[in-house]
Amino acid sequence: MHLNTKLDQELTDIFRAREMALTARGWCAKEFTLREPIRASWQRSMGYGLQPDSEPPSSEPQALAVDELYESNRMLLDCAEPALQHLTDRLGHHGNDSLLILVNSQATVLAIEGGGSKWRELRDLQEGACWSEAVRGTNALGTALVEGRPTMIGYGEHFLDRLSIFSCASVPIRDPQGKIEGVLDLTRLGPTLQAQDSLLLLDMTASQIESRLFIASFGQQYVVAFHPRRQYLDTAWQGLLALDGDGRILAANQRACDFFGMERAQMVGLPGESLITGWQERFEQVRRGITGHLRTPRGDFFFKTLHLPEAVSVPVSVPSLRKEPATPTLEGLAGSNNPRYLRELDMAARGLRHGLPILLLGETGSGKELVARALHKGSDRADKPFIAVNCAAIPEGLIESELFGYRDGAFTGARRGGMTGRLQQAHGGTLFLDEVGDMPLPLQARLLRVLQERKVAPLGAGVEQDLDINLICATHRPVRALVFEGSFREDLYYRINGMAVHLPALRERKDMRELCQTLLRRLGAGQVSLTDDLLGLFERYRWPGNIRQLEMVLRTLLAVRAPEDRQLGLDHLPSSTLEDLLSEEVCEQDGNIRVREQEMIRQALADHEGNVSAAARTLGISRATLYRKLKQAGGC
Ligand SMILES: Nc1ncnc2c1ncn2[C@@H]1O[C@H](COP(=O)(O)OP(=O)(O)OP(=O)(O)O)[C@@H](O)[C@H]1O
Repeated sequence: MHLNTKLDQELTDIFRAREMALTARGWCAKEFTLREPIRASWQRSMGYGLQPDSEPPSSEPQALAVDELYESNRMLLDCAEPALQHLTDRLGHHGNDSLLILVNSQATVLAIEGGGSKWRELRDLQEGACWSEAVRGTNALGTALVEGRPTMIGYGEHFLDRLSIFSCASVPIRDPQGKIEGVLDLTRLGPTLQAQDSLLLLDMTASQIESRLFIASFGQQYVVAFHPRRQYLDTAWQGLLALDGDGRILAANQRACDFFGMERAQMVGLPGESLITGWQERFEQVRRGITGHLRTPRGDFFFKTLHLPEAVSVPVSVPSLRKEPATPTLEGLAGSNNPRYLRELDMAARGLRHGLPILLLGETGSGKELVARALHKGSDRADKPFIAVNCAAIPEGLIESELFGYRDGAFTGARRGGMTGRLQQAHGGTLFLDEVGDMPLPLQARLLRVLQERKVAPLGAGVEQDLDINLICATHRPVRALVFEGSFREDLYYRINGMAVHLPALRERKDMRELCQTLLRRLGAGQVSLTDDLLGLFERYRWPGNIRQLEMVLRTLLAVRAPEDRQLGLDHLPSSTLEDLLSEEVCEQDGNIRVREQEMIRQALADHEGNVSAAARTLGISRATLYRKLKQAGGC
């Protein structure tokens, strides 16, 4: 190794001293040399002003409340939970000697699994602690985030003395666009001879989490898995593609890029036919959710449709789904027992007729899109196009071309003949921007200009065209708060908010019986009714997925009943659905038990200084359940 600076010498001296101290403890790694990536990371650590004997920070830089942290990383945690559980089970009796840690892209600890009580004494090991290099020096989590690749930090290689007794391996978890979403780490006490095995195990677990993230990110699109060998479908080695309704590639995982020998940026935006022979026929199979065979210039693959857009992912046996039900009227949507809501909808309809932009605010599944369609239908543009764009479902790189369209040859991979943007498609009619709160900031600026000037120019085209649209936007996010924190432009907020309508959550509505009857009719089962027991259960449940979730439950009930059953009751509920419904009944139910439960939770958290994993263990429930109970306590 070439030493040419004073700093190099200093680092080597620290390492030698560390080596002697660790050897004196009776643990000595086989080969003690300061590897190059470790030296670089130590240099960065010193650059942050850390010293080997630095203490843990007195307060974490990202001191978010745990439930807030959980909420803002919900998708990653939900997708990681089963894989983490599986890996913890696999580690089995080694669980006390090792620790699994999941951090988000800011290196903030989201979950810790395994480890005995001795590990807990370390203040560093808590949910909410930050493991960036800047805070804790060289470590597998923070260093993997800097280097963007799997990382091993051996015994003695951490920069901080108090962490040098650990050996760690970590693997980044990437989102469908290839951005690092988090890092998974396996930490062991003392030197380990199985570092490569740890990396392999983590790599497989990270791939499983990435697959779940991929599917969860494209809930409104088609997701297809493929592999040259059939038995590798549904494994960590599968290639994944997300496709829009025209069969265009919206996202590809790393393995899909490897199979096609292309960069992700080259693949995204390509029509399926540019990669796959006989694409139209294959895409028809994808749409029908069939497993099949793909022929490509890079070889043949087996494929399996993993996910269909929600509107079509329904059991074929439910009769009503053969054709799209008609859009209900505003009266039908509000229901007869919600007069205030109906008044608000009426006002919005009048506003829209006068060209006012309408902003629909409501939880996911509360009916925002259906209300937007009904408002359009009630307007003087009813016979003109209604164009819906889900700003959260389109990858950031595609949303601009999706909205504004492009001219032939505007960029590499552009479709021949160009593409008409959604804004132009809506000309003369209504544009519905769903999840507008998720629109990236640069695009907000462009949209603002379009709304001010009422003109649009496709990418690559110099000439602007007039744009005459009614605008309805919707979001489940608190836009005002987004404006306040700077992620949503204030001027755009006023542009889209001519009038705001708050859609009630299902648990706030007073028309459960009527709504169920409407949904059953829409599902082609108008002659079927619900027992009072079942209705009572529905009325007590919190319905986090609102009407969409209720619709799914009704579909399940219809699918499992015998054809002659005209009344649906508790007996028709599959046990897993019943468990879900019982687990989240609203808090008026069994008030005393709930209060007692909350007391026990508070006590357990206090006993463990806020460490949720430890409190969950004491209470004998999973961490996810504890979070849910904490959320319920806050929400009720
Ligand atoms: N009042 C209603 N009567 C009958 N069905 C409804 C009603 N409101 C919503 N639905 C149904 O519930 C489901 C979810 O509705 P919709 O997609 O409009 O919700 P959303 O708020 O836009 O959801 P997201 O925020 O996830 O986009 C749809 O299948 C819709 O048909």
